[in-house]
Amino acid sequence: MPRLVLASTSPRRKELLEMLHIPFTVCSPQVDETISDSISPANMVMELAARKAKAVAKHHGDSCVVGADTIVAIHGDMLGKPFDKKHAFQMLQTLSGQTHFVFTGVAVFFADTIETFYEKTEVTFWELSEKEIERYIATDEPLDKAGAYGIQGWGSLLVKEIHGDYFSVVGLPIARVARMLEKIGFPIFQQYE
Ligand SMILES: Cc1cn([C@H]2C[C@H](O)[C@@H](COP(=O)(O)OP(=O)(O)OP(=O)(O)O)O2)c(=O)[nH]c1=O
Repeated sequence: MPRLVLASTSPRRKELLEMLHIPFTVCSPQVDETISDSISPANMVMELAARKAKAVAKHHGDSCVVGADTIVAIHGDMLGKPFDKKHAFQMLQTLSGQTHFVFTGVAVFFADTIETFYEKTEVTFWELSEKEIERYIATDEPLDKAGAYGIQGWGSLLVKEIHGDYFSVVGLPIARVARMLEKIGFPIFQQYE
């Protein structure tokens, strides 16, 4: 069986991939994330996931490499990670009381071919006061996360409704990743038999 490599610096993605209960290594992807503004959110996350997987595959030729990218889309805007606390405040004000979409793209590079897919999850926030936003930012949770929140942490208190894959919001739609790995020859489900 080929080796599995996660092309990511995200501790959340590592924790989620551990849910497969198969061994893997982690490698940081060095990529230029510059991308056209006019691309759709779905194509953007798949393209960036593919860049990450390919960058790591260059050094791990015989392995199967998984890359991912997550972005928040609201009213035609795309929110990545905030630059600083002021930017995080603006993002959380935009999300307050509104419904947005979290797109996560996944790319699996194996045997010189790349397969990509994306998952779209709908998330609705409670109305947030300025004080609540300030308190949340003071936790330091928002800075390394798309849309300036983490649904798996204190950010769970901001969320009124979610439709779709929770794990995709956290950074990796693990059930679909498992199915894709099965498809390309990694036995994931037979370990339960
Ligand atoms: C919306 C949301 C995002 N996030 C995180 C997932 C991703 O780690 C991050 C989005 O940034 P990404 O650029 O997708 O990923 P990353 O830079 O953290 O890691 P890498 O590129 O090395 O794989 O936001 C959460 O942890 N919880 C959430 O609720």
